[in-house]
Amino acid sequence: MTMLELRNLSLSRAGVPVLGGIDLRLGAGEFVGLLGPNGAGKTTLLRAALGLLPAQGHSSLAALSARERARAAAYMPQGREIAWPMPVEALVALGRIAHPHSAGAADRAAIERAMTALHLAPLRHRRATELSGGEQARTLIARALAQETPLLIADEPIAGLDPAAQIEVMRLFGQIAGQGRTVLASLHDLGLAARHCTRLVMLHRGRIAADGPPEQVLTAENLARVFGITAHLAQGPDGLLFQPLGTIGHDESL
Ligand SMILES: Nc1ncnc2c1ncn2[C@@H]1O[C@H](COP(=O)(O)OP(=O)(O)OP(=O)(O)O)[C@@H](O)[C@H]1O
Repeated sequence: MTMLELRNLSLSRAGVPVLGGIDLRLGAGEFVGLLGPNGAGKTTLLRAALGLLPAQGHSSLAALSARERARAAAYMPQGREIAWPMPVEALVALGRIAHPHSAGAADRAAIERAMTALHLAPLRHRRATELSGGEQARTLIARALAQETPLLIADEPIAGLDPAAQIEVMRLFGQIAGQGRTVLASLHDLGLAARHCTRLVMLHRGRIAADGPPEQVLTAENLARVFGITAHLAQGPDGLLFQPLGTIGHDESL
């Protein structure tokens, strides 16, 4: 079952090509890590896929009405600003807004499941604006989870989380994929991506440079060409192990 299909998606900003000819098909049960250096186009790709940025080409999500899209995909944006001083519980409940009976028993259960998964129960009555950065991030992940959509799109969801919370969120996304749903998350932590994602998509200057299982994408050659780094790569008991070692000069001809 296809959860997201992008065909020849291209986009320019201020006259400069930012995405070029993106073809991507995500199936059920995949936890896809979207990788790439700063400015590679990760946020642009996620927003164009959601129809939040006009682009050329086709996105199966952008073609839906706003309501259909909110039932098909949840989105955790990169920006973490929380504008209203509402209680954590009320903010998580906003994830249910596209559901027809957004204050019913099923909605309450979904909100509780999401809050439990992100360990937010002790914070439920706190004002979201008064939380730490990591607590706010967990609240926004919970809001997206509460939407209980087949597809979850998250832009750098683990940035700013402590190591335990990072591992827990990656495990949670893996479990969601294990239930037959799909997660697409942009990530800068290549080690956690290698360990937890079922598939990696590496962007380089707005194009897909590599797409496949972690060991096929995180190769010494791709890491040098796209990220300008050397790394130690090894097969561990639970998947690929990655440790960055150093930087190498970017060769524009590569
Ligand atoms: N509003 C805009 N106007 C012009 N250029 C933009 C605009 N937004 C983004 N860009 C450019 O598009 C390119 C891709 O940006 P994008 O935010 O998608 O990268 P990213 O891979 O998410 O980076 P990061 O890892 O730093 O978050 C960058 O070169 C950026 O400067």
